[in-house]
Amino acid sequence: MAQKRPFNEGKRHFKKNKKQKASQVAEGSNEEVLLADVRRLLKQTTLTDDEAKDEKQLPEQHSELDLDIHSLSSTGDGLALRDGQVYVVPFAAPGDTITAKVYRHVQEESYSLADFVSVKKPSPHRTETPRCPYFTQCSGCQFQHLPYDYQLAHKKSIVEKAYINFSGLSVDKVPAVGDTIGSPLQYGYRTKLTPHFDGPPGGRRDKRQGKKVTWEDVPPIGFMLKGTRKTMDIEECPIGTESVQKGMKRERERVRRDIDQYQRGATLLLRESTERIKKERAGEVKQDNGANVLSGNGESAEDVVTEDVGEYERRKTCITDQKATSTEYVDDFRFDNPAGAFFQNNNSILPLVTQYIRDNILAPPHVDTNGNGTIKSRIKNMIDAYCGSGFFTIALSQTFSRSIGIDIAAQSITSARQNAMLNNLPDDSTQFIAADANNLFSAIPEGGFAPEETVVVIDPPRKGCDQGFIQQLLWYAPERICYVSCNVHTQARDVGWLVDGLDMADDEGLPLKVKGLYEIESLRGFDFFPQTGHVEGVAILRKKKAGAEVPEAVEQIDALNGSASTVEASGDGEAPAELFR
Ligand SMILES: C[S@@+](CC[C@H](N)C(=O)[O-])C[C@H]1O[C@@H](n2cnc3c(N)ncnc32)[C@H](O)[C@@H]1O
Repeated sequence: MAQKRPFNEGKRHFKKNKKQKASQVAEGSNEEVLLADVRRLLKQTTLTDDEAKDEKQLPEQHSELDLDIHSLSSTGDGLALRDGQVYVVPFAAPGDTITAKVYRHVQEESYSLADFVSVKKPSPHRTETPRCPYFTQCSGCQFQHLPYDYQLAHKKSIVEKAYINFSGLSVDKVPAVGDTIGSPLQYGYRTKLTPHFDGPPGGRRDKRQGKKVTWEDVPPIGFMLKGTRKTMDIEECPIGTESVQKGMKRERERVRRDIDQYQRGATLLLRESTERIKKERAGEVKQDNGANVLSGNGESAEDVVTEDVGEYERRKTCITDQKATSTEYVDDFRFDNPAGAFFQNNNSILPLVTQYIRDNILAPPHVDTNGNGTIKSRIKNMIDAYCGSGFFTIALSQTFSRSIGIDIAAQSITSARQNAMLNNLPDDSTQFIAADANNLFSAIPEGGFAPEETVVVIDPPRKGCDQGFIQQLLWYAPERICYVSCNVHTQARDVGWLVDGLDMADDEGLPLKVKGLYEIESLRGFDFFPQTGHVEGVAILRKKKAGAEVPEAVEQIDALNGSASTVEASGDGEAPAELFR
């Protein structure tokens, strides 16, 4: 059971910026999330006041020590508490006794970072045999030693802790978090991987001197060695789909062969692409060598992975050119994208996500109190903020009469429009606009999107939404909001604002208080990335009912004299002009 790992010599992550104080960490960053868990665990320390005052005797850097693992952090690391100091060690399980090698003390926050060395006494939870030979070295996966049910339960606790630590909401405003929805595939699910290799050590200097870069050897091609900035050589990655794994093998061989053509390090793209062919046509579209006629990518037969899905055969290949078009099918919808552009990475779970949203996005039907029968939801429209190439707009289009997708990336909007056409969605029902989400509501065409008939879907990048966007959303006041997020910590912060309001600055830098309008109907995680510490959060919010349904006012506080002036909110979604220039 004991697994030895080499000592890392590369530079460490978590290297503190000289100007950055301990308390100044990016919102929703790994470091901030870890810190919240460390502080929580430290509260359980039983040090006496005298002991706490004493200078702590911490183990020397690079020394080994044995630790009893107490719990897992939301960053996927094991946490141990010893002599008033928390030790953070990857690849551990609660209940393990492990040997770890300390490499950094963060004294001001009473925690230390350590490498995993070996298991001394295994936890009863440690029941799985990792499928990857690089597990405990590669930074990609954290949980291959833990059973899947345990991973899902842990991810539920990540969502719970995110709302406790980052939403700022009182417990009565946060509903019980639902069980995490698991991924149908727990290995072989990732449709995109991006292994990389570093340039030769003298490469930059050689280049400046106009010399051709010389490679003494082929560099390691793979992913980051855990806790360092060094790349480790990885021959295969079992979380990649079969076609991506084949592509990885091919690309590694190609780079090894052509290494002298590279002047520096590079990131390789491995993106699965699927062709769906009616079974009765499947025989026609193979060339003599087995290559696909439809894609024109010229793959050989052994590069193609075929799957039998109902009346179709699906042929999966791996694309390595960023600009080539990759195709994915989700439910019965087809999505084409430039292979290097964003698209969700785990196709197996996407139909569960879209179905969950379809089932929950509309207000549940209710019986009217006059006994006139069941009243259906009055919602007709969807606005998909941060829509990318139109995944949610298109996959949910049949639930709404009109949908509009908005994204800052013009290229994604071009793809979204093409995808709408590919899926036969008429222009008058499905539109896409290239705009910053911060100007979202001024970009919406006049008429037809009454807030009480509209839901807004939000799926922002990891950093979450800007305050300006949340302010606009509160002004617009849609009936319901579905917030999908790859970072439940920034999601919790943003949802906290939607519920309790936020204090921000207006255009002139004066303090502006915007009132919250929503209550959380449901919260749960989806396991987009099995074996890793990541969880995707889906929060459904509804507008508070009578009395608190619309914001009565937004208070604009005059910072100079401390008196508050109020700007009336119309409540019909129209923001006062002076706040939205
Ligand atoms: C996590 S992706 C979601 C994409 C899409 N919902 C999907 O599932 O494929 C986040 C998207 O937000 C977009 N984005 C980032 N900042 C934005 C902004 N300020 N306004 C509008 N879109 C933005 C990015 O271009 C990206 O497409």
